[in-house]
Amino acid sequence: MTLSSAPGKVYLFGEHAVVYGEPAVPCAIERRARVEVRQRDDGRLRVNAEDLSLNGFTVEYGATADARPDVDVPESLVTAATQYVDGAIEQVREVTGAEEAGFDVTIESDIPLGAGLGSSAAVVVAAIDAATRELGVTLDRDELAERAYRTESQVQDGQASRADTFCSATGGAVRVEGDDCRSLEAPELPIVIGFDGGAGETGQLVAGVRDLREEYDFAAHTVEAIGDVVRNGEDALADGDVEEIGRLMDFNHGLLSALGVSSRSLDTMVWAARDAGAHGAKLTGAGGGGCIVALDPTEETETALSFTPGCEDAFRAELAETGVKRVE
Ligand SMILES: Nc1ncnc2c1ncn2[C@@H]1O[C@H](COP(=O)(O)OP(=O)(O)O)[C@@H](O)[C@H]1O
Ligand SMILES: C[C@@](O)(CCOP(=O)(O)O)CC(=O)O
Ligand SMILES: [Mg+2]
Repeated sequence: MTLSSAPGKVYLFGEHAVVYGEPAVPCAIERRARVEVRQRDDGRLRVNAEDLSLNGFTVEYGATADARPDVDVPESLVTAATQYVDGAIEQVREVTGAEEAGFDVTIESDIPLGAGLGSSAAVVVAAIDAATRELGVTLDRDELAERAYRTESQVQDGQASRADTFCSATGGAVRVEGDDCRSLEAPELPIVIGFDGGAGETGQLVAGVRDLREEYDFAAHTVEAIGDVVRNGEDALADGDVEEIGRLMDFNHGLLSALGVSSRSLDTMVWAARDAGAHGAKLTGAGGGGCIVALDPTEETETALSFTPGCEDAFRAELAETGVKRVE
């Protein structure tokens, strides 16, 4: 049996635009997905993912068609729920050359699904790391991040960045621009997260921005403007200027809103945080629903969010210094 864990993340700046080659700065947080893998002799894959509930059903499933969950929901929803784990195991078989390898995979995660905290990347990174090690192969961080990226890219129809997967594999704050991925020195940040209890589907939201960008020059310019915000944000991070970081986060949220990826509840939480005196607030990740990230060293934002209708959970997040952790 082999166990690995990997952290989720928030985007300080740059989600969506990073898919088109602009820089982004995500930051790993101490909320983890733990994936336990045991090799099987019969070549089959069985995945036990208790947190995997989507539109009210919970699935436990295996790799073959007959092992798909017997639930009364459209196949497309089941595929949406299971594709990241399936894709991770495909990468494991490819990179180890063990095409026939079978596994029992158990996933436990404290990262809400589809909420912009990078649950998919954490699950994929931890699953690839644990399953390769179970086969006696230890990937270095870069190879692990690359394989995890390929999984996300495949699921998101070829439209994914390396940001989530590199951040989850490496930990800390990172900067990603195209295939240039590096760790960043970041000041200690007073991160507060608000969660509306909902989710957005990353693939669909990314496709929406792609279409807008193709249709309107101003949408393409909006994506470029996000890149400018990120470059300013990097300077503010280097200076440790939390107020300026917050102001740029506000700006980044406005541009994401213009691209159609915010929602009423995300906007409501963003404004509740600002009204409470946060330095800044923005949605994190793909959007559509899920989480916002705010900066506030005081208790005010967390308290205000916990009384905001539509906010289901508000909590402080610590930076995760370590990315993937190899437990045994
Ligand atoms: N605990 C989990 N168990 C199994 N699969 C998971 C788990 N957490 C996330 N996933 C996979 O990741 C998908 C959500 O990823 P995504 O839409 O990118 O949102 P995010 O990465 O922001 O959480 C889920 O539909 C599922 O396929
Ligand atoms: C929208 C995007 O920039 C980030 C998606 O983050 P998440 O899966 O919603 O946590 C997509 C990507 O970078 O691949
Ligand atoms: Mg994701």
